[in-house]
Amino acid sequence: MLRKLRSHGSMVQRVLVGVSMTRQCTIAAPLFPSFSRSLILRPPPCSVAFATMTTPDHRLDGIFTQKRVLRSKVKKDLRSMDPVLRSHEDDAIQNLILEAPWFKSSKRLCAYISCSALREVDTSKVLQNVLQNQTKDGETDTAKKILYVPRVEDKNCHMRMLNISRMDDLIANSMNILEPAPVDADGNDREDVMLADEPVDLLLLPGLAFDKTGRRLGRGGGYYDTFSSKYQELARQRNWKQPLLVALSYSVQIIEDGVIPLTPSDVFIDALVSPSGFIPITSAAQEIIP
Ligand SMILES: Nc1nc2c(c(=O)[nH]1)N(C=O)[C@@H](CNc1ccc(C(=O)N[C@@H](CCC(=O)O)C(=O)O)cc1)CN2
Ligand SMILES: Nc1ncnc2c1ncn2[C@@H]1O[C@H](COP(=O)(O)OP(=O)(O)OP(=O)(O)O)[C@@H](O)[C@H]1O
Repeated sequence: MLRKLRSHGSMVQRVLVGVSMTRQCTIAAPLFPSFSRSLILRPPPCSVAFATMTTPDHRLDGIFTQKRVLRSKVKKDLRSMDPVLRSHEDDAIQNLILEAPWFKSSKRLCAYISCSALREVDTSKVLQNVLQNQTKDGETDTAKKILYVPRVEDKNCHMRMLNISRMDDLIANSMNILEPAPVDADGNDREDVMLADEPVDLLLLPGLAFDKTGRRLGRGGGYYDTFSSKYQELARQRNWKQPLLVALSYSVQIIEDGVIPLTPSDVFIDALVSPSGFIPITSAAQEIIP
């Protein structure tokens, strides 16, 4: 399998801190806006974007600009979505997940804690289902799932996935997203999925836009691409089965194939869950359909 490549030397970025009335958001943004034409990249057959070490800065700047434009459009579409429809879609997506054999059989998973202010597909029912049978001290029996959720560590794309056993383990961060403290109530370090002895089999991912070839547009922080890529590399090194990357998407977030701009660090998803059903993309996802 191809490894994700990134031309570190050609990437320049700065961090902007955006403050709104209700919450503070810290996002990374390109230093130099550019107007160059996009690169046309073919969708790859696996979860990693093809890239070259030689993508010139001016071309990357142009693609990042296109990503920003698309993010603004999708955010607008999400804001104008009828709340009743959104609630129906939240239920439909979560019910599909809860009934899916690939979810039922999952033993260890990473999932995001949805933020309604960001208009993300709700994960509360799914998380409740995962956590409901866990004992107070986090002990689990073989039928129960181990859950890891994101914690942003710095503004440089660094996010860890830490083990939690109760929703009470979460506190709101500066972006008003719930996340775990690094230590639990007893002062013990929470398990970081990158240091765990056993693999996760499933990643439930958020995002702003998706297509049916596996492209995913995130919020621009690079957190999920960086984490997914590192985890895939860890799984390769340990000869573990790769986790299934499944993104959750409202109908308005699925856009025409090939329109989402691609940059070298983008990681492709294996499947989508939308209100109309499970959409397998890679052979790994095809194989888990009964
Ligand atoms: N629920 C959830 N948790 C997550 C993520 C996510 O996308 N969703 N992340 C995934 O990376 C990481 C956090 N990254 C984030 C990046 C941007 C924003 C955010 O609020 N962005 C605003 C724009 C802010 C601005 O423009 O000033 C937005 O998208 O509207 C939030 C989280 C880790 N945890
Ligand atoms: N013009 C630019 N040149 C170089 N790097 C940039 C540029 N614009 C953004 N970046 C950085 O590239 C990284 C990935 O951005 P990208 O737009 O691919 O994120 P994303 O896929 O939306 O995010 P996530 O992985 O969190 O879902 C971020 O760290 C971002 O700061």
